[in-house]
Amino acid sequence: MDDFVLTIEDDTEVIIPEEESSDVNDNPQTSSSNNKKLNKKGDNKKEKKTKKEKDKKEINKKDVNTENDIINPDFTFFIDGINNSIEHPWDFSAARAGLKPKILVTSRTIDEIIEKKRLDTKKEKNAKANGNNKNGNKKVITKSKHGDELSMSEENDDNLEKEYVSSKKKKEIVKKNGVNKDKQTENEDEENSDEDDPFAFGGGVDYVIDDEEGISDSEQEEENNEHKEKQDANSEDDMNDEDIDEDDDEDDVDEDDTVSSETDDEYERERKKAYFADKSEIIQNQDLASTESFQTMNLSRPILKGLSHLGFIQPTPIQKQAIPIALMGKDICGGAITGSGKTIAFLVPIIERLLYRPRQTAEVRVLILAPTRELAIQCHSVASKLAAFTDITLCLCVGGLSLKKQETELRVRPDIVIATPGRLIDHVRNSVSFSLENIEILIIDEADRMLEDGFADELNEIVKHCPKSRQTMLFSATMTDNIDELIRLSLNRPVKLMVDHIKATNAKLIQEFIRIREHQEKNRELILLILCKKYFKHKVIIFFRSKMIAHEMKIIFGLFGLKASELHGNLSQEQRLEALEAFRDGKVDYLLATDLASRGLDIKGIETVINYNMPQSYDHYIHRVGRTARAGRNGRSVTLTGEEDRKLLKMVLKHSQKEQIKRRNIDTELIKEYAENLAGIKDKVKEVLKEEKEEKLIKQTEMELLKGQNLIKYKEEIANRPARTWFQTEKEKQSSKNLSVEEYNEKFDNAFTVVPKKKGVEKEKSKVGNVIKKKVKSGGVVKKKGKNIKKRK
Ligand SMILES: Nc1ncnc2c1ncn2[C@@H]1O[C@H](COP(=O)(O)OP(=O)(O)OP(=O)(O)O)[C@@H](O)[C@H]1O
Repeated sequence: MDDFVLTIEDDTEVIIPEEESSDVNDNPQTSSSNNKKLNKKGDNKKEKKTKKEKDKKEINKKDVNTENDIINPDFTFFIDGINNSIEHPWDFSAARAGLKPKILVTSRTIDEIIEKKRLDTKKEKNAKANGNNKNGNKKVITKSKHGDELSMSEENDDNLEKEYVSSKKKKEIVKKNGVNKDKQTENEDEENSDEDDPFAFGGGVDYVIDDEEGISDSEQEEENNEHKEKQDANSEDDMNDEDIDEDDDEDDVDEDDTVSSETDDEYERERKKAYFADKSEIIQNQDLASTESFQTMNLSRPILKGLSHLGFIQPTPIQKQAIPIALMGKDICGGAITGSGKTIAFLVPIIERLLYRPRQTAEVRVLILAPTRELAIQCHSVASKLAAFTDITLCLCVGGLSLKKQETELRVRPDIVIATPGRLIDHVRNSVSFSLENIEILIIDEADRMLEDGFADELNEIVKHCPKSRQTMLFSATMTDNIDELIRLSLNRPVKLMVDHIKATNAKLIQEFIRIREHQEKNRELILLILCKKYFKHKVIIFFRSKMIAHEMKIIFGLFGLKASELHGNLSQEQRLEALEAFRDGKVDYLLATDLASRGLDIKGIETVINYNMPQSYDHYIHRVGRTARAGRNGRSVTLTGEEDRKLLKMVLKHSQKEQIKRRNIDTELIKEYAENLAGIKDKVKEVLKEEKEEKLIKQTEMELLKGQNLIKYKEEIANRPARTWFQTEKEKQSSKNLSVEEYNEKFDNAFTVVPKKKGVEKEKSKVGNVIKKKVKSGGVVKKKGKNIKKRK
């Protein structure tokens, strides 16, 4: 009862001691509604309400003073509904527990290789630049930006060697024992500080300390006043038409790339009217409870307690709309801006309804699908916390985690399964006694992504196994209302809930753009380094188009003393979790990611999102920049915009408010200065890559050896295992994968080419996953619409 305080209206339940109350009223196992089938049409709600009213009358007679015994004196109200004291609403504990047993093969990590290279180079540089005296001592003078001497120290090569050894040891100890986080970060800070970093810009004998902090509006203003001359060269100001280009009349935003409902013709509007349920009618016909707070939403006590523990008091707009309608059992197509709480919007009604499930037989009744492992892990963690005071069981089924463990968990039929599509199908086909035939609620998170070609076949296969009578709910910040895309999910008169202006970005997000002219393309890396060294120093997520660039940039960052981790599909699941954890816990300042991390990830405190390249579509842009400015907080995105990105830029401007958009210029002098330093380390990057490759080779050989030994050791057991099956043949699997990759690349190539206004639209049935795709006839040229053609992540 510690953290749970009810409003006066709910005083009925306040005086009932926790154990008693949960036994008598709230514990679903003994509630009067026990043994009822999962209440699809919400009949139980009425019954429950009457009971609550009865209880309320009774309680008014009781002594109100008893409340004082229960109220937690430390409790605080969160006026905006957001409890910032909650560190992380989710964690990796379930995912960690599900990791496959580690095969012990010793090899150096990429971080160790980089660190060694960094210190080696430091040694070389010291030797060259300072002219070693007999003892190898050198003089290090630290200077402020304006040339004032700050400190002086002596250093020799032995110390550098020690530094490497001790930093390696420290990491080993941390790995083994786990160390006081603050202390460790402090040490790493020292290690990586620019003071003695040969790669620090302006390097050489005199090391310049960059005393500038992350950019804030007021700081920027001050700086602008002080350095008026520099303002033009390195500044942030409002964008104007010049940035988009006058000669772009032909380059009108392709209508099909924008929000479909904005461009619907009469026929399409009529179709939608017939397809979607009329929301106002549903709301009018139902006696909906007030949605001003969770307390007044007629939710069961264990859920209220779960919400309270997560620090949520007031529902967000999408929660206010979705929860009551979902509780009625209606199908939903829900869209609301990034970071607006869509996860809780579907989890609360699921858990509430599950409290009234029959308990004679355990069944998997709810399936939640997410497009990436990390998203499923996050959703599972939030769901576990929300359901912590209920008897509801959950299972996480994602690739990269132990299949065996998942099989064991599925055998007891958990109430909710949270999965990625591939692993789920594997279980449906190969795990004894697991099936989807009793699914009563299907949730598809990031539904527009899941409806794309990359997932088409898998999604069709899953939907085929779920009963038709289920309730289906789809959610995304870029939710589609295109009937041709939704139709294969066999929705039952879904209610369309588009809470915010469709495909809008958060109003608290400042969006900066840095124009990269054609001849400046080679400066992208430098500009990114300048941004990170001078302005954006903590909790920055940087998106790259490819894994390779992300990886190379991690090496460059490491050599420049910037603490970064990478997140993309080339890493093992353990490495992916470690990267996220390190970033979340502030052990590294930068997360270098591909679009794998662009959707749904909710990491508290991300201050800045940098797009190294403009993403491939406006939808991708929304999701990427949506990693910041979440849950009512401020945030900033910075996008490096090439000449070919004008079309997308125009779309961003169209969907944003003027005051959200800024232009940032980078001082050309600064670029020159950084260019020298970067040129100096290009060889080192190659060396690191080479060493990494060698390490990998050694590791691979060792693994092969171990595998061979195991094959001999467990020969019989392996031979007796039934072969796993897949719904596609190997050939089909490979060809749909190839097709996806081809189309993805094609999309990139075509994404920014100027296409004359479309003259007509014709539909055709695609061979890929039976998705209906549109082809646009434009002046005799047929352009394949790329909306659906993306690679599986
Ligand atoms: N009612 C609430 N009050 C306060 N904070 C909330 C509430 N609901 C959710 N949050 C917080 O808001 C943040 C964003 O929630 P969530 O991840 O569900 O957003 P989302 O809409 O799914 O975003 P995206 O579209 O990026 O996936 C989370 O940190 C969550 O803990």
